[in-house]
Amino acid sequence: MQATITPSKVSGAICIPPSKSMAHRAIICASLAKGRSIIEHVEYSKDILATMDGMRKLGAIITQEHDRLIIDGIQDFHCESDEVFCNESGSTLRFFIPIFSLCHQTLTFTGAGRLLQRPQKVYEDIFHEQGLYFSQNDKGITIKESLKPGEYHIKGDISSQFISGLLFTLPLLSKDSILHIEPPFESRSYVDLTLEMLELFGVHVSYKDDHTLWIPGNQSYQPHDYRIEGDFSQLAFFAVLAAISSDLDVTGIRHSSAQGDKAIISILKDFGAKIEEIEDGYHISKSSLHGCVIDLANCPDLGPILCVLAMYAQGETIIQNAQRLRIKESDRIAAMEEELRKFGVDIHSNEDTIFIKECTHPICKETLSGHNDHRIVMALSVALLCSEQSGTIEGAQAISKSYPTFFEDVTRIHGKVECA
Ligand SMILES: O=C(O)C1=C[C@@H](OP(=O)(O)O)[C@@H](O)[C@H](O)C1
Ligand SMILES: C=C(OP(=O)(O)O)C(=O)O
Repeated sequence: MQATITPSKVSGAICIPPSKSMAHRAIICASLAKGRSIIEHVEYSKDILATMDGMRKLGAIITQEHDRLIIDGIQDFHCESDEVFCNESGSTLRFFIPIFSLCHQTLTFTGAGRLLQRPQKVYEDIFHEQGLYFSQNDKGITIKESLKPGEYHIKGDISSQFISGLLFTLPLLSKDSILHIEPPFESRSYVDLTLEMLELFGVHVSYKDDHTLWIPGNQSYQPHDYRIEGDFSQLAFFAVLAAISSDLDVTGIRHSSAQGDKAIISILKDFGAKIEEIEDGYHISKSSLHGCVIDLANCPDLGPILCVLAMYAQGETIIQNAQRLRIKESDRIAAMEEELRKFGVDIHSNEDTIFIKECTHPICKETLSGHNDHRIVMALSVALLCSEQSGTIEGAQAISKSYPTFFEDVTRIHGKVECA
């Protein structure tokens, strides 16, 4: 799909979709609880469908009623198939590997796009240290046996998804476990989201200190009804659009949310944006913006849209601790460099830092590529809406990984988009 986007003055209110991160976690916890849970306000993005399909293979009965899921959790660990397809979802794959290990079956995890090229060595090392089978080839990752309770050492700067995957699983083992996280501990906020969800489903894990998690064994998940809160990672696209271009209300969030991407609000304020809290969201005004230094360690998914914010902010912006952007659905640093240069932006990077200067007359002269990455497509859409000339993004269908109705929502606030 191609999306042709014409610079537009957006207006009105946008209700942002439910959090993908919270939805993965709620569906997994509900599926692991013996009994019925009702999960409300679910968006059926491709990533969430992959998690639902996997949990069904594990024996959860998941009934879809509009945006609500009725989940009858599993009775015991058995996977009805020897292949578990995770599509392009890193969260699904990395949450599933330890959980599905409890089936004690030969299982192969397969995926699409760049999924199997993203790092999995953290699990490979753990399985091998425990003397368990773990093998990866072009087709997928195969495991055979169950993880054991005990002491785990895990690098903190590759992906927090490995930590979350272990946190879903270790409480179910027959003995206690301890997880030592080697600093720097990045994306910590996502681990906290996992702990929040575990607690709601009756599973207790605690920090012994800043880098050590204590996980009592012999626990069980309890059914729980839960409504998914709004997604700050998706809010970021509209919040940046409003601050650059024209006022918007962005609603549908929980002000007390623990999502790390809530940082978009303080980042925008640092750039000079005028933001007012309203009942379930923010009123964001078009503002005069200036460049800043941003630390991305705890909010990597904001990377692409912050590059766009930077091109519309006076002076220079420096985005630090961005190295994990290189191991997402695309190399998000290389992708943003390549695409923003088509607007005439002065952008360059080293391994973990991005430097971006204001672009005074952004005009996109070539077709843009979405790099098969939803966050790149959405960020480029905002860049075009705020620019001086229309442009086209190839591969715009990538949005369906996390936000299938993104272009409808842009149209609803009077953004001009034509999809073909
Ligand atoms: O746990 C999660 O829900 C996620 C964790 C983050 O990944 P890393 O921990 O790999 O940075 C984030 O980028 C991803 O989109 C979702
Ligand atoms: C990186 C992302 O997700 P995942 O790691 O789950 O594929 C994302 O949504 O930007």
